[in-house]
Amino acid sequence: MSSFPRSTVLGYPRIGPRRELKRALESYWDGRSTRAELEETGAELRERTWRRLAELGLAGLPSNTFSLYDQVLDTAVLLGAVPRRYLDAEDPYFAMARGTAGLAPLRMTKWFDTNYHYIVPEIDAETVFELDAAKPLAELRQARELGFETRPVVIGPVTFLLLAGALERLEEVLGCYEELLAILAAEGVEWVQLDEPALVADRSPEELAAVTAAYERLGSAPSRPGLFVASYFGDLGEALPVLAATPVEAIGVDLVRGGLDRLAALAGKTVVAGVVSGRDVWRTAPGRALSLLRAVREHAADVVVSTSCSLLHVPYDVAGEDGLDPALRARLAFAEQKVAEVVELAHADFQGAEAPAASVALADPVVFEGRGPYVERAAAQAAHLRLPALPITTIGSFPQTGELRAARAAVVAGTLEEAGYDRRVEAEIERVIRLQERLGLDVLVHGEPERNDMVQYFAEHLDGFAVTANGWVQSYGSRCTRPPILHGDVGRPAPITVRWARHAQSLTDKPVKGMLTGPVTIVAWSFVRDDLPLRDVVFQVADAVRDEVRDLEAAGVSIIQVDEPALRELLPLRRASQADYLEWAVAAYRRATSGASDRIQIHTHLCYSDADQILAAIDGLDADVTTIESARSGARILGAVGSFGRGLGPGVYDIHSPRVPSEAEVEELLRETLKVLPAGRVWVNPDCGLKTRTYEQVEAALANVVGATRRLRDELGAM
Ligand code: MET
Ligand SMILES: [Zn+2]
Repeated sequence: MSSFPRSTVLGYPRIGPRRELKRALESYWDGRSTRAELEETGAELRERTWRRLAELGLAGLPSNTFSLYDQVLDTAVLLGAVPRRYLDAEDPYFAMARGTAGLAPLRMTKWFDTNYHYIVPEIDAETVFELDAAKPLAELRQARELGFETRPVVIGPVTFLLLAGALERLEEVLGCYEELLAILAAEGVEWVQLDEPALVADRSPEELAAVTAAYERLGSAPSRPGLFVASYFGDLGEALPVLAATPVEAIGVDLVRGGLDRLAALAGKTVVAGVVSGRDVWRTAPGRALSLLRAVREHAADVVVSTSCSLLHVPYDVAGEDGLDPALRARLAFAEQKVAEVVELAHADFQGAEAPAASVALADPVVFEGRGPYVERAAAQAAHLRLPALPITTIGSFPQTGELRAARAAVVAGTLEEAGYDRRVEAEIERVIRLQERLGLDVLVHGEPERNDMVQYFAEHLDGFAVTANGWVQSYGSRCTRPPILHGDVGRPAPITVRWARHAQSLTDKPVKGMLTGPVTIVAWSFVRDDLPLRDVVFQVADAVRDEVRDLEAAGVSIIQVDEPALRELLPLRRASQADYLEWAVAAYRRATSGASDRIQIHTHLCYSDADQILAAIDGLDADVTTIESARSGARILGAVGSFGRGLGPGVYDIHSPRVPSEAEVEELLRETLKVLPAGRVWVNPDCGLKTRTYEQVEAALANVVGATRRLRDELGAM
C-alpha cells in the first residue's frame, strides 16, 4: 500500500453551506419532491465538498462521510441491521430515522459529549448481519468520476456494537467488515478509515479484548486496503497500546483533548495527528500544534496532519460573517479555515495566529450559601404561594407560531419596528396566560414567545457573546443549531427577561414563573473561549444569571425556574473526571440561584432520559422543584427518584410526539408517581417545553392533564 497522504480531515459538514440538505430533506418528507431529487442534492453537496477540499490543498480526501440522516444509521444499513418491521415501509431508511404513521422511529441519543444526535441501532435475536456496501461504493465511484481518490470512512465494529449494546455479536459483524475490505481492495482503494471514538471512554478488559480480536482479524484479512483506525473526543488511554499491538497501519489520535503519554507505543505506525480542533471555532495556535507534531515525529514511523475529529461539529465558513467584530473574526476558524490550517501545518512554514492573551477575570469559585434549609424554605413558600396539592405547571415555552418567527425575521430585515414586535410578543403572552387560566393550571408561564432559542436569546443580551449569521451546525437529521460564540468576559449589562415576566404577572392573580437558562446549559450550547478553564467560564455566566434572578425577585416574581437540560451532556467521558465536573457544575448552579430569598421558589428543569445517572447531582442543585422527562422514557426514572428530597415533577406528557395522551394515561402515570413519592412533593407537568407542538395538541393534552390531576386530588382529599 502507498503511504498515507500528508494531510487530511476525519470528516466534513454535510448539511450544505446554505443548509441545502435540510431544505431537500424537508421537501422530500413533505412530498414536494422525489427521492431522486433528494439524492441529486446529496451528490451535488459531495461534489462541492471534494472540490473545495482539493482546492484548499488537502491531500487525503474522505468519502462516505456524507449522510442523508446519520452516519450510525448508515452503518446499520451497511451491516444489514435493519429491524424487520421497517422493511415494508415506503422508505425504510427514513422510517427508522423518523417513524411513520404506524411505526415509532428508532431511539435517538447524543453522540458522545457533542450536541449531535445519532440513531441507536437496534440489534436483537432477529438481526441477521449482511453487508450492503452500496453507499460507500457509490460515493467512492462518484468521487473517482470527478477525478478524486478518496478514503472511505465507516464506523468501526467495536464502537458500532457498543452503541447498540451488542458487543457479543462481534464475530458476525467482523465477517461483514472483512467482506467490505475485500470489496474496497478490489476497487483499488488504498486506505479505509474505521472510526472508533468509543475507545476514548473507560473500557473494561473484555471490551479491550474485543478491540484486539477485531483488529487482529481485520488486520490479517487476505485482501484489504491499509487500515486507519480513528479515535477522537479524548485520549485513547489504555486502548492505545492495545490497538497499537494489532496489525492496523495507521492510528488517529486526538491531540487537542488527549495527551502524549503513551505515544511511544506507536513506533512503526502511521500516526494521524489530530492537532486542529474539530470541536471549537478558534484558529489553531501554531506553537502548540507544531510542538505536538514534533513530539509525535519522535515516536511514529510517519505523521499525518489532521483534525482532532470530524469537522461535522463546526460551521462551514467564517467568510460572510460580516456582522462580527473584525477583531473576533480574525480569531475564528470554521471548517474551511481549519482545512487550510491542516494544509499549512503539513508544510513546515505554518504561521497561524497566536491567541490573544487571556483577559483573566477569574470568578471566585466559592458557592454562595444564601438560602436556608429546604424544609424552612418549603414552609415559607407554601404560606406565600398557597398552591393546591399536585400543582400543575408547564416547562416554559408554548407553541412558537409562524407569525412570531416571521415578525422576528422582519425586525432583522428592518421592515418591522422593535415597538411593533414587542406589542406582538405581549399579545402572545396574554393569549398564553388566558389559555392557562382557562385550562386551570396552577403555576403559569409566559410562554417564551420572545425567544428564538433558549440559549441564543440570552447570548444576544449578555456581554462576551457573539451570534453568527450562518454558523449552522447539524444537530440531527435536518435540524441545525447556530451556537453562539462565547469569546470574552461575560457580563449582564441590563435586565433581560424582567419586562416580559412583569407583563405576564400583571395579567393574572396566579403565580407566573420567571424563566431562565442555567449557566451550564448556556455554555454547553455555545462555542466557548479556550483560554480559561471551562469552570471559570461557567461561573462567569452563573454570575450573570444571578443578577437576573435578583432582578426578577425585585420585580415581584415569586417562582423562578432556571433550566439545566445540558447538565448531563457536559459530563466527562472518563469516570475519573466526572466527580470534579459535577462538583463545579452544581456549585455554578447554586451560585446562580442562591441569591433568591427563601420565600422564592426555585424550579429547575432537565430533560433526556438518562438523568438517573446524575440524580445525586440533580438533588445537589438544591432547587425547590425539579421537573424532569419521564413520560417519553416509559417512566423509567421513577425507579430512581424515591430518595429525592425536594419537589419533583416527572413528566406526564411526552411532548416529542404529536400524540395527545388520554386522561387515563396521565392518571396512570400520576398513580405510578404517587407510589414512589409523597403526594406533598409531587408536581404535575409535561416532559419538556411545548414550543414544537401546535396549540391544538397542547390544549387537548393539557386539558387531559388537568382532568386526571383533579380526579387524584379528590381522592387524596378523601383520604
Ligand atoms: C430543552 S429544555 C427547554 C426548557 C424551556 N424552558 C422550554 O420550555 O422550552
Ligand atoms: Zn426540556
